[in-house]
Amino acid sequence: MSQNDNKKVLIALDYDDRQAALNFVKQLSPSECRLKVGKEMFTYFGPEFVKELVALGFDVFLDLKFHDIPNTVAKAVTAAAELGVWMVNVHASGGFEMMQKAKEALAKYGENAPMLIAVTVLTSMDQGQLLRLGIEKTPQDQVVYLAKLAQEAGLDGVVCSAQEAHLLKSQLGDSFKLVTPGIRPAGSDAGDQKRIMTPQKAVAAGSDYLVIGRPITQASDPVATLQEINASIA
Ligand SMILES: O=c1ccn([C@@H]2O[C@H](COP(=O)(O)O)[C@@H](O)[C@H]2O)c(=O)[nH]1
Repeated sequence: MSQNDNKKVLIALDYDDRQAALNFVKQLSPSECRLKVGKEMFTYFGPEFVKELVALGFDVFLDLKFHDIPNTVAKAVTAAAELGVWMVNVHASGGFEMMQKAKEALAKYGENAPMLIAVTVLTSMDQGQLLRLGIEKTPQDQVVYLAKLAQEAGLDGVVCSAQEAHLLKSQLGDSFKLVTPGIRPAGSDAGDQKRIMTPQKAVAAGSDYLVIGRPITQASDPVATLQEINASIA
């Protein structure tokens, strides 16, 4: 399994058309990016699609954000490991025991275990949305709180916004991986994302991996856009 940290871009393949996604993927090289499969493509096209990407040589982040009782989540991350994915995630708000059991379930895969990370506060959420959930902390404080819980449970990192990256690196150390969606090259549409940052600023702030979907996949030339982003953060 590749651990090449110079390959920071994880492309969010959010397509409702399997062939369109594969046509795009076939123009890419596993040496220039990793791929993320989320709820939309997994629900349409299932584990076979994930296996196809793995067979093409790509590191695949299976972004299904498991959130359930510990036993169920432990079995779900085991199923992800069986697909050969590079990274899988759970929601930190599923709790300490859930995260710990998920990590324990992957131990039997040794060095072939996927990285296990936890979602803290979705990048589409701001202070107002947290308040509506009854959470009175700022997004930043809630992210730090959940990230510390995830680290204590033995996870490899978290999903957060790049806006929290500098603080998390200073409090949790460099080896705890930060995977940051909500990446928007200057001038691109934020869409539903609230806590955003440009690729260059995200890397400077300490993001290990940049999750980028629409700014690449909906660009007029997605391959050229990926190459421009890679050049900008090299
Ligand atoms: O907090 C989170 C967690 C996951 N995501 C996912 O990342 C991509 C972002 O896509 P864009 O098109 O670049 O907005 C998408 O698949 C989300 O499900 C996130 O955005 N925020």
